[in-house]
Amino acid sequence: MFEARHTMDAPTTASADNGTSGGNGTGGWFTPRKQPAPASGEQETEGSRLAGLRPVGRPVEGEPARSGDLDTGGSADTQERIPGVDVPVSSDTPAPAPAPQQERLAAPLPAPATVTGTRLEPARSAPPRSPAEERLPAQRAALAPETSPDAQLIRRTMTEVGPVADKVTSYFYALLFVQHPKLRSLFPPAMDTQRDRLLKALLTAAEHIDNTPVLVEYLQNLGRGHRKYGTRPEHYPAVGECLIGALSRYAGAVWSEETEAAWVRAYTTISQVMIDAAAADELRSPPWWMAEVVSHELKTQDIAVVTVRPDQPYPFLAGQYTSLETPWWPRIWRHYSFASAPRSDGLLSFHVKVIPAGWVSSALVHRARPGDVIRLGPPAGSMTVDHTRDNGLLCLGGGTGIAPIKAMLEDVAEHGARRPVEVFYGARTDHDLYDIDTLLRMQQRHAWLQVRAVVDRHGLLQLTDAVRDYGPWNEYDAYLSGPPGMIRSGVDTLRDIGIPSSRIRHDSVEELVAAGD
Ligand SMILES: NC(=O)C1=CN([C@@H]2O[C@H](COP(=O)(O)OP(=O)(O)OC[C@H]3O[C@@H](n4cnc5c(N)ncnc54)[C@H](O)[C@@H]3O)[C@@H](O)[C@H]2O)C=CC1
Repeated sequence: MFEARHTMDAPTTASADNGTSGGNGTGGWFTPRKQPAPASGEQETEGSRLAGLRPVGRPVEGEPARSGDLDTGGSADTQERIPGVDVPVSSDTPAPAPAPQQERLAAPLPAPATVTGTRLEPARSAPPRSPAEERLPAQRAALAPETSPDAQLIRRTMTEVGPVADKVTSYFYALLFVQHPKLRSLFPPAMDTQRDRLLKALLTAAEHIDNTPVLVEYLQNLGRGHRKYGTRPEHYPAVGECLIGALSRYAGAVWSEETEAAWVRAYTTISQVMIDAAAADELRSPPWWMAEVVSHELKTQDIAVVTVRPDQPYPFLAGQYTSLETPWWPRIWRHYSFASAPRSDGLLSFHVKVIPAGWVSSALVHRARPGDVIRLGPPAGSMTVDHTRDNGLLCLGGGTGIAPIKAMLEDVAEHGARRPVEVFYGARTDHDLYDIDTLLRMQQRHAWLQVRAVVDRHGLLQLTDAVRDYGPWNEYDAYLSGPPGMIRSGVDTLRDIGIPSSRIRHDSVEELVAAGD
């Protein structure tokens, strides 16, 4: 083990960097690579410089970890419950039940590889990974020849820590909250199901450090989305030092000065993109919106359509989603898609299905009433209609995943397009086709729209088979929305029948997987 050589400068979007802040002339912690570009006349965004810090928590060279050192022993419960990024609680709040299956967790960090909605998750066709492996981004044994030296070092680290991913995660958060207790309040109270989301996102980003366009889009989204948690530029050094502290401890066999420098550069880039995006967003959007429930309609025993009125204009595109926090579970954020295209009255609708142990979904379906006020994060997602094209749209909606498809249909209708749109709406039973009447009414009004309901029989999932029975689809753009398993098998089917990946869009599978599959 060796001492960290890289000091950390505060992130900044305002002050010019003179190239000295990294200590080695090549850029250290948070050395901005580029100047932010505030519009002329705009106020500079706040950014402060922190004193140099070094990664914390690692044993001194030659010394084993002392008993007083942080050692989570693989169980977060040996520490104070480590807060996550989105789910919440104060220490005196009873720990909530296990995270709901399939409730769309507000994962601030979908994988870059899927963030555009047009890419497939890289490890999808690989054999199933162990739960421990699943927690960190996929590792690749063979490095592509074009991989940069930094990316190679980063991936070597990832390979090393993969088998002890849980320990890295616990240790990272233990470091963060012990060394920086003020940050605890930014995280959810119960971290047992989501504690690795921040770390996982950072590692995923680092692993894709060579894939600049995808990474930048992903990180910008991430930076904007973190405004609602109260994240400030000055918080980033703490996270960076704990990241290095945790990695250096558990990747000791491959850790070197070069490795550390590579992580420093990667994290500097990652954090700066996030900070810049948040600063730019600050100039045009609030960190969150308050929204009053104006109607609540139970469609089935466990599905409700909830309509809200935001306190200020909420710009979004049909097909996108938002994060949502209820008054009953403060700091627990979940994702829901907008179920309608933008409306002239500014109202927003969501389709919410209760899922087992789903705190937010249960509250929204069984407790929410007109007059209640919820909080919304910014819109996200690229599953939107490209109106510059006129080819057909093939839409697969599974269960409440039909919500954004309905919004897109309204969007197409509003644009007066004459492009063919074919919808396959999958459900477990007839009863679960809760929105079929709405879709059939739309079909009656629009000759370009064809809606097919696909109900599973004998427990067999038949949505993708049904798609194969029709077609040809090779001239269509495809959109998928539903449970992660449906996205995966749907993407496989669509590629199989000739639709290139670049024309297949869906929300991040990583994000959906975080909610349980
Ligand atoms: N509420 C919302 O705004 C949105 C929800 N979602 C997601 O949609 C899901 C909806 O859940 P439920 O309604 O309970 O759906 P579900 O689990 O009952 O599945 C609905 C249908 O999707 C298809 N399907 C499911 N798994 C499949 C697989 N492995 N292969 C092929 N087809 C499959 C089948 O046709 C099935 O009947 C949740 O995971 C939710 O996160 C996605 C986008 C928006």
